[in-house]
Amino acid sequence: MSQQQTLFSVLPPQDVDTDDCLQDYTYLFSPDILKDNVAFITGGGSGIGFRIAEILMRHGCHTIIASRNLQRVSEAAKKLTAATGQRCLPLSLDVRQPQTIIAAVDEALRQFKKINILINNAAGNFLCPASGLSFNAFKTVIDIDTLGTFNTSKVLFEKYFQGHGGVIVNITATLSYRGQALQVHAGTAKAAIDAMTKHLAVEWGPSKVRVNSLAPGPISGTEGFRRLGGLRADADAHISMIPLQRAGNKTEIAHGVLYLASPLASYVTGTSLVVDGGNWLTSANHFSAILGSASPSANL
Ligand SMILES: CC/C=C\C/C=C\C/C=C\C/C=C\C/C=C\C/C=C\C=C\C(=O)SCCNC(=O)CCNC(=O)[C@H](O)C(C)(C)COP(=O)(O)OP(=O)(O)OC[C@H]1O[C@@H](n2cnc3c(N)ncnc32)[C@H](O)[C@@H]1OP(=O)(O)O
Ligand SMILES: NC(=O)C1=CN([C@@H]2O[C@H](COP(=O)(O)OP(=O)(O)OC[C@H]3O[C@@H](n4cnc5c(N)ncnc54)[C@H](OP(=O)(O)O)[C@@H]3O)[C@@H](O)[C@H]2O)C=CC1
Repeated sequence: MSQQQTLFSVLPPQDVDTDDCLQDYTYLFSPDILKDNVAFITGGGSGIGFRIAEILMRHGCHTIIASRNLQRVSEAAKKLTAATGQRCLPLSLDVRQPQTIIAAVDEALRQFKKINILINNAAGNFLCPASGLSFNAFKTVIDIDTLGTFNTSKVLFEKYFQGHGGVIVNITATLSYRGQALQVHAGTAKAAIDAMTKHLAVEWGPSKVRVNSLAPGPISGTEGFRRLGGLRADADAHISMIPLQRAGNKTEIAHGVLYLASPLASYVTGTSLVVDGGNWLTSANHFSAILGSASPSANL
C-alpha cells in the first residue's frame, strides 16, 4: 500500500481561510445526494456556516442564509451561487427575535415552497473568566446560542417540518465536556443545545424530523478560531497536543453536516457528532495555557 493510500483517511480536504468558495472540490459523496432539497442556515454568511452552505449547494441543495448583517449574507449569496449554480437567498434575522425568524421563514417558504433542512449555526463567543463576565454578557451568549436555536427550530417545525418532516443539525462545541476555562457562557449555552437536541429528537421523531448536533474542534479560517486561539502564545504547542496534530478545516465540518443532513444518516437522531481530531480529550485546560498568563480582564 502506498503512503498516500495509508494517509487517505486523515488528510484534510481542500479549504481556503477566507469567506470565499473553494477553487477545486473533489466529491466524496454522491454529487446529487441533496438534489432539490432546500436548507435554511443561520449565520451562513461567514466562517463555518458559509462553507456548510457551499458544500450543501455543491450537492444539489438550494439554501437560505440568514443573519443580522444583510450586506454580509448578500455578498456571500452571490459568491455561493456563482460557484455552485444553485439558488441562495440571503435574509436578515436576529435569532433572539422570533418575529424576525418568522418573517424570514415566511419569505423563504414563499420563494422555495419548502424547507427540508435547518442548520442552527449562529453563535456568539469570546474568552472571558466567569468572574469577569457581566450578567448581560452571559445572557447574551445564552440568548444567541441556546434560545436562538430553540426559536429557529420551533418556527421551522410549526411552519413546515411538522407536516412534511425535516432534518435539523445544531452546531455545538466540546467546551462543556471538561469545563473549559474562560468559556462558562459558551460551554453552558452549547451543552443546553446538546440537551435540546435529544428532547426535540424524541418529541419530533414521530413527525419524521431528525435532530442531531455536530461539535467542531478548533477550525482554521474562522472567527471562533481567531477569538479563542488568537491570543495563545503557544498555538503551535496546542496544535501538537491534538491527537491528529492539526486544526480542522471548514470543509471537514461541512462534510459532517452533509452526512447528518443526508439520507446516509436516515436512522440517526438525538445524537452528537464530534469533529475535533480528538482535541477535547487532550487539550490543556487552564488560564495560563490559554492566555499565556492568567488574566482577570473581562474583555479579551
Ligand atoms: C490554537 C488553538 C485554538 C483554539 C483553542 C484555544 C482556546 C480555546 C480553548 C479551548 C477550546 C477547545 C475546543 C474548541 C475550540 C474552539 C471554539 C469553540 C466554540 C466556539 C464558539 C463560537 O461561537 S465561535 C463564534 C464567534 N463569532 C462571534 O462571536 C460572532 C458574533 N458575536 C457577536 O456578535 C458579539 O461578539 C457578541 C457575542 C458579544 C454579541 O453581540 P451584541 O449582541 O452586539 O452584544 P454586545 O452589546 O456587544 O455585548 C453584550 C454583552 O457582552 C459583553 N461582551 C461583549 N464582548 C465581550 C468580551 N469580549 N468579553 C467580555 N464581555 C463581553 C458586553 O460588554 C455586553 O455586556 P454589558 O454588561 O456591557 O452590557
Ligand atoms: N470556529 C471554531 O473553531 C468553532 C466554532 N464552533 C461553532 O461554529 C459555528 C460557527 O462559528 P464560526 O464560523 O467560527 O463564527 P462566525 O462568527 O463566522 O459565525 C457566527 C455567525 O452567526 C451569526 N450571528 C451571530 N449572532 C447572530 C444573531 N443574533 N442572529 C443571527 N445570526 C447571528 C453571524 O452573522 P451576523 O454577525 O451577520 O449576525 C455569523 O455569521 C458557531 O455555532 C460556533 O459556536 C464550535 C466550535 C469551534
